[in-house]
Parts: sequence; structure tokens; C-alpha cells
Amino acid sequence: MKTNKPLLKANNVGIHFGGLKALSGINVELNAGELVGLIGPNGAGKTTFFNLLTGVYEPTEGSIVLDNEKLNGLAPYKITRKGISRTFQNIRLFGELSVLDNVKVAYHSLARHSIFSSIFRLPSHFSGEKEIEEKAIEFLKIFNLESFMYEKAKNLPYGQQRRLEIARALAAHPKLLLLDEPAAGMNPQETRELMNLIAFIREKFQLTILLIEHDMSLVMGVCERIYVLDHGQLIAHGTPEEIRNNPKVIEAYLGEEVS
Ligand SMILES: Nc1ncnc2c1ncn2[C@@H]1O[C@H](COP(=O)(O)OP(=O)(O)OP(=O)(O)O)[C@@H](O)[C@H]1O
Repeated sequence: MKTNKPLLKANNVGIHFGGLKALSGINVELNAGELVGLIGPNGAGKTTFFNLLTGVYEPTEGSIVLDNEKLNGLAPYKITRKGISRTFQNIRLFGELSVLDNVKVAYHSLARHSIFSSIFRLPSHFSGEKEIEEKAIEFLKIFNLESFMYEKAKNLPYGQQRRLEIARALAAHPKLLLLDEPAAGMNPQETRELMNLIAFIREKFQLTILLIEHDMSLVMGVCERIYVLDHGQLIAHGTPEEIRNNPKVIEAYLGEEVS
């Protein structure tokens, strides 16, 4: 459910790589439960922003705050534990592992049973394993992937690999889910189904979602608000209607489809 409670604040965030200012002066606020789009032409800095939010890069200026806690400088796995999960533009599954194990891996990163109990195979290890497996299967059901659970991830068709990546990200119990072009490479039918699924999981898991997507009809159709990046700067922010009619956005996308 959409709220006015701030979950994430990026305050004046920037990063440079040597002489290249990939992002500067970025102010983004996400309220709990919102589904927000992040768009912009190629090379605008969208994935770099995700890399900042997830600790892959540390901002060279500004601060990133999740639930009143500053994230700057935290390692990616710590940020995952604080509640930010993501998917990648190029799918990054463990191809040789089963579909089920791909989701279980995400649970293991949060599991309550200790390494000690795992090494010595204590009862708590087995009950922990069983619980993880049951939860992982629940997720696979939501994503219609349970009939493939023993298949190697690399053997799934492309659209299902994308869905599995989202399932795995969700298994880490995020408050904020970052989706980097989740519909890339999907056909129109798969894209429509994916959008319905994203809307569904947002409601079911009370998630906040930030979505990078090149398919404008998709972004305009599902997002409540949209931020637009161009050349490392935010050039616009507003409702889909406001963004569609914003002259700066139209100029940035000159030659590309905006509606
Ligand atoms: N590690 C890095 N070292 C140097 N430059 C980088 C690095 N990461 C990103 N950049 C640069 O930052 C800029 C923004 O790249 P980014 O991948 O974030 O854009 P994008 O909006 O996600 O593009 P696309 O839509 O094509 O995926 C580009 O000029 C890119 O070359």
C-alpha cells in the first residue's frame, strides 16, 4: 500500500570515475509502498544509481539514507540485510544450480541457524534447511516456477529466468526492490504478465519498488511517479502524465519514443 512515509532518501548524491561525472546532485525520495520509475537515455546513469544504492560503488558526494540509517560505505551484503535487493540488467543467476537452490541461496544469506549448527549438522540446521526450502517453494509458486524447481537455472527460457531473478531478490525480504530493466528481451505478452506480477508482489509483500525500464508504455502504465536522468543529472520528476509532456524529457529522448 502506498504511503507518505519516507523509506529512502538520496540527498545530493554524486559519483565520478576519474574525470567523468557519472552522476551529480541526485535527489530522490521514495515513500514506503510506492512503485517509481527511473528512466533516461542510454548512458544517463541509471544503473550507476542502482550501484550506489546497493553499495557496489560509494558516492563521492551526498548521502543515501534508508529508514533513517545512512548507507554510505556499507558493503553490498550489509545493504541487502538492511533491506535493499536488486535484479540486474544482464541476468545473474547461478546457472548450474537448480531453480530451487537459486532461491534458497538468498534465504541462506538471512538464515537464523548458525554456521556452527550447519557444520556439526545439529537439529537446528535441519529444521532451518526445511523451513528455507518450504519458503523457497512458496516463492516459486507465486512466480509459477515450481514445476521447474529441479531444473538447472540456465535451462529455463529467458522470460522465466527473469522471473526467477525477481523471486530470488524477493527471498531476501527487501523493503526496497530495485529492478533493472526486468522486461528486457521479453515479448509483449511476457512483458504484460511481468507487469501484472510486479503490481501483485508490491501489494502482497508491501514493497517499495524502483524500476529502470526502457519500455515507456510499461513505465507509464505501472509507475506512480517517474524520475528522469540525462547525462548524470535529474532533469525531471513527476507523474507519468507530467513526464510525458515535459519538454526537457522530450528533448532528451529526441528520436526515441516517449509514449
Ligand atoms: N565503473 C565505471 N567506470 C567508469 N565509468 C563508468 C563506470 N560505471 C559507469 N560508468 C559510466 O557512467 C555513465 C553512466 O552509465 P550507466 O550504465 O549508469 O548508464 P545507464 O543509464 O544505466 O545506461 P543504459 O541505459 O545504457 O544501461 C556512462 O558514461 C558509463 O560509461
